[in-house]
Amino acid sequence: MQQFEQSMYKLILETSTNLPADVREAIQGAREQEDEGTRSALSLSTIADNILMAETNVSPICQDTGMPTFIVHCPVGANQIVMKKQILAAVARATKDSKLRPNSVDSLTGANSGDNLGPGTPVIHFEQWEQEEVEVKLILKGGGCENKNIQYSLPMELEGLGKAGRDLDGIRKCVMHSVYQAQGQGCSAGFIGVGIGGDRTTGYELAKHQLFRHADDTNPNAELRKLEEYVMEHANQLGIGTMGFGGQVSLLGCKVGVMNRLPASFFVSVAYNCWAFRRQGVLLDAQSGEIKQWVYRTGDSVPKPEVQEPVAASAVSGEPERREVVLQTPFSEEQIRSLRVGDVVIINGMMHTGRDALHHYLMDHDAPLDLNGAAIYHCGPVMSKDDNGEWHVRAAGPTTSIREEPYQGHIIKKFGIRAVIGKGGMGAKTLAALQEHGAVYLNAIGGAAQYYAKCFTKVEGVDYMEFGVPEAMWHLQTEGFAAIVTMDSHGNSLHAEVEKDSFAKLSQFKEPVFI
Ligand SMILES: O=C(O)C[C@H](O)C(=O)O
Ligand code: SF4
Repeated sequence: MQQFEQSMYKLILETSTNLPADVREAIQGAREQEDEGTRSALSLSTIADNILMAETNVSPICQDTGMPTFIVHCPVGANQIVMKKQILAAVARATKDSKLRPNSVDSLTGANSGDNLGPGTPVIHFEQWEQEEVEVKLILKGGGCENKNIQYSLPMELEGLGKAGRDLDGIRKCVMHSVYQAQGQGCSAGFIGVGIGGDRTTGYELAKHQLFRHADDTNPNAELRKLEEYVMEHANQLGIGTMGFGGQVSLLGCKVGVMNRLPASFFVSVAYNCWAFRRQGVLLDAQSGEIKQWVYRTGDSVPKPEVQEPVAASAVSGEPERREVVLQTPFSEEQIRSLRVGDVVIINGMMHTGRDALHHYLMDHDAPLDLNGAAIYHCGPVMSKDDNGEWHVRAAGPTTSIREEPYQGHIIKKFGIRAVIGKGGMGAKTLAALQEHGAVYLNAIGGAAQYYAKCFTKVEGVDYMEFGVPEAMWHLQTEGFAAIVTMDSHGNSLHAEVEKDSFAKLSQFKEPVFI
């Protein structure tokens, strides 16, 4: 197995930087369904551009490496102890090379291990099989979409859908609800893996395993096939769209598996995966560890899609005319109050990153610099340092903003912040603070980490490195950073609107279908 470690390194690199063909085709299919010029269509164009950039730059598609999860099938006699050591070594090397973000955090102290190794990370499952080769599959499933996983215990009452019983129709309701509750926060349009049965642990495991199925396969179980088809057709009528901007496509794939359960329990577990559905696998020679074959068609095997100018200003039926506003930081209250939901803002100047640790810290500490009129970017980037000690941004898409809801309003007012940039939107408390203080929430395209990294022309400095790379406060010179106003200073929130509309649509699926 001399080549096993190198093969694992290649697998990690491919998974992190080159989205497989079936996923690309699903995204391309969504682009064809969205009306040209809408927010969702433009966002999908940015996503397509980002996928190509990641492939060309051999850099992470999304900055969030997620929880690297390896599933290994090996013949009897294969040395699992050696394989595990080599997988860990390959993970550490890929992290050092900025192909993975350091993502393993001590749950009690918050300390980042720096190399993606630590108790419970990465996840490695071994299973023996009767074939001669070794197969290793890897999924990099990000934290934002992981937070949107959901487990139902039947029978139960579901908001909008009424009673869900212990039958196929009850399962149908759970799956429809799972797409609704994710809204745009898991970087829709997503893929879902559904596990019916098992216990709380194995139900989720079964759900995650469904994500390893090929996007274009057909379920051998006729009942489940019917359910998958139903969900694909109807979940896309919820109108959530790309990033929760509203649109025709909210779901890119649905795979359902079933296992036995206990008489007393009936779980339906849903694993939600963002569009940045990074999973790949290799078949290896069991003697040398050399790669013989990729498990999923590689991304470069599909024709390159046409990429439109992502923020092209255009009037679209159903959406008010889009304004494009170029702004230089720091922003004035007047500039910000003139913005309305739907405007596209192009930012130049200094931007500061800040996410969970920083927001918590700033509640009762001073900021290291003047934030009056500033733009705060909810982002945990992938960074690298060159031989001269200079930092560079390698991947830098937004993180889910709602986690900062308990802090954001206070911090906006305390420091005079005028723009908060993130994804998925924020709640009523932040909306009130935007209105009171004169600030705005800008939604960037989740997962478009290469697209945004290109906008950061220089790293001016960093504070709080002790929080770890993703949580530190990076000060970044910015050029041409485009995002959409989804919450303005006049009390309008696109997120609240889409949630309300999609809830009304969800309620239309209340009547039994599978009886
Ligand atoms: O941790 C991140 O960078 C992003 C996360 O995956 C998210 O979707 O919020
Ligand atoms: S930021 Fe979005 S695309 Fe990236 S891992 Fe999180 S949910 Fe996925």
